[in-house]
Amino acid sequence: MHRGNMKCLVLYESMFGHTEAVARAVAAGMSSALPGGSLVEIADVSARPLPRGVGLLVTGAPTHAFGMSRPATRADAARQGTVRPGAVEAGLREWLDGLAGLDDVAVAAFDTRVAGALFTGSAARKALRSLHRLGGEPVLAAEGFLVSGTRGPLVPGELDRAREWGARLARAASASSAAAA
Ligand SMILES: Cc1cc2nc3c(=O)[nH]c(=O)nc-3n(C[C@H](O)[C@H](O)[C@H](O)COP(=O)(O)O)c2cc1C
Repeated sequence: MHRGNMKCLVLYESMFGHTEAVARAVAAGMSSALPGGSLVEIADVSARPLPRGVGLLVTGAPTHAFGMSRPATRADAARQGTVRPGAVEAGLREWLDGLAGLDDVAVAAFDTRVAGALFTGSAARKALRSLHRLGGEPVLAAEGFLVSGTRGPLVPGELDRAREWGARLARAASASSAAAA
């Protein structure tokens, strides 16, 4: 496989906007570290099916009930505060369920979760498992970014950490494509 000039997609789900903010920081970090000619797109999980030609797919989602959201947990979020338009209707779990396969696609996943909780669970670990099962090749371990409560805000420093993670991810994906080329 060759991923010299990679087409990348950061696909996110977000109720209150924090996972979206992390997704934008991850995408910025990726853009800063990818070879020229690469393309980093960012899309909401409600937007569309997987576009053709994506070499690196990164998913981001809020952790709900220790894993990926379900319609009931998204409805619960909407009862707790103002959520983004369309957020209740579409989730990463359903988006992944609709995917046919991911052969020859590098994959990674991040989530947001609550800081300081004894046991948070991880939407990203579950998502990465699904991505792998679909044939994707994980580039890095699942990563979590912290919010200080259900409705946020993000813990200070997490957007910087997200940018760094995005850059690390891009370097790892480029290196694995170079090794495979
Ligand atoms: C119904 C519901 C269930 C949640 N369950 C968990 C959980 O199991 N573990 C956790 O760390 N955070 C949990 N949270 C907090 C979310 O992770 C937090 O709202 C999210 O990271 C905020 O990101 P967003 O603004 O992109 O939605 C839950 C939130 C809601 C609304």
